[in-house]
Amino acid sequence: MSEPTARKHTALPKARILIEALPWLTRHHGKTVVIKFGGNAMVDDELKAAFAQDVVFLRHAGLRPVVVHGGGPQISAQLDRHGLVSEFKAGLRVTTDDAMDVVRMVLAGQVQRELVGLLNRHGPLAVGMTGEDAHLMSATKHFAEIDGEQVDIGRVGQITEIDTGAVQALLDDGRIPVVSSIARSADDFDEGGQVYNVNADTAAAALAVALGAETLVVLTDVEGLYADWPNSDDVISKLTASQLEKLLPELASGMVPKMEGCLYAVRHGVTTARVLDGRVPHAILLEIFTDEGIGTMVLPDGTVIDQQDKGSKGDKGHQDNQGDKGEDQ
Ligand SMILES: Nc1ncnc2c1ncn2[C@@H]1O[C@H](COP(=O)(O)OP(=O)(O)O)[C@@H](O)[C@H]1O
Ligand SMILES: CC(=O)N[C@@H](CCC(=O)OP(=O)(O)O)C(=O)O
Repeated sequence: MSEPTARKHTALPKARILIEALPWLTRHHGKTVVIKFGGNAMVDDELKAAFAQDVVFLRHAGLRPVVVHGGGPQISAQLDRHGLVSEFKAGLRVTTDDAMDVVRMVLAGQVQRELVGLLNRHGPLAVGMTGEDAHLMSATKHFAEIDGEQVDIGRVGQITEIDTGAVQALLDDGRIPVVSSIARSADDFDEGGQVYNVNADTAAAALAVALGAETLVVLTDVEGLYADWPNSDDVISKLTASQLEKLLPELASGMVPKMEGCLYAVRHGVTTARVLDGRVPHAILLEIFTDEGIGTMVLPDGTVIDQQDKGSKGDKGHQDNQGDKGEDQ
């Protein structure tokens, strides 16, 4: 007689986890979420497989996930094999014509293919594309600004236009678009039909805005935005657009395009931008479907926080940098 009772009790914690997800499922249902998977977060096969499970889970939970992937370390390794050096200026790769061929090959032919394969283990869901496909991303040449000077960094692009038609069609069809951050010049005659290397954080933010996404999630290889990097590992759990804008000049290396992208996103209609630790298995599910806020959340100015706000939980080691009470409703 005691057996059924014992079973009931052991099942309870699992049921609680599902029930905890209920308000978040309701809130995010039907919403578009753009997920940037950074090259540095793609550290091992188990994590990549867990990432794919999370994205497929989002899709089956009724969200509309779009993946934009990076691949900086993978490009650097391939350039090295070709005897080409990797040089970065203002956080962007100096991209010669020879390097551009390698960038395109690695992003579209290697990293994107691998992610599409992992997602499609779960069904015929993922479709890979680059910004070149169906005019998704048009760009013009980008010059890096260093000490007030415009510096030529080769075939690096700045997105000028996004045509979301193909991505929307895929989402409407229940697919998961997987996008490589390569763009083509808008005017083939003037610019010789160049393809450009676009930073993947910048591309993800621009796509999130163009799609009217609710959320931009950026997965990287740190816990979030550190308040005083590299001196301390206090993570800023949440901050407003204005607070982030003030911090931007102090940021370094890969965090610059990431946080600029988050700022651009929340200033142009995306409800929240989150930087998460891609080394934590299932970081996306934890962030989106549980009360356990992780990483850094950027909110638009002047929004109102409710009791469910994850950032306000003040996880150990996290620093609440929120001035006004904001929430992403
Ligand atoms: N304030 C900061 N907080 C966290 N990381 C920072 C900060 N400033 C610089 N970084 C660096 O930025 C890196 C993340 O950017 P990046 O290497 O481009 O990653 P990804 O491949 O995910 O785009 C971190 O590993 C860290 O070395
Ligand atoms: C212009 C520029 O820097 N492009 C990046 C594109 C890949 C990228 O952004 O990858 P992560 O997200 O892994 O850093 C590069 O060539 O490394």
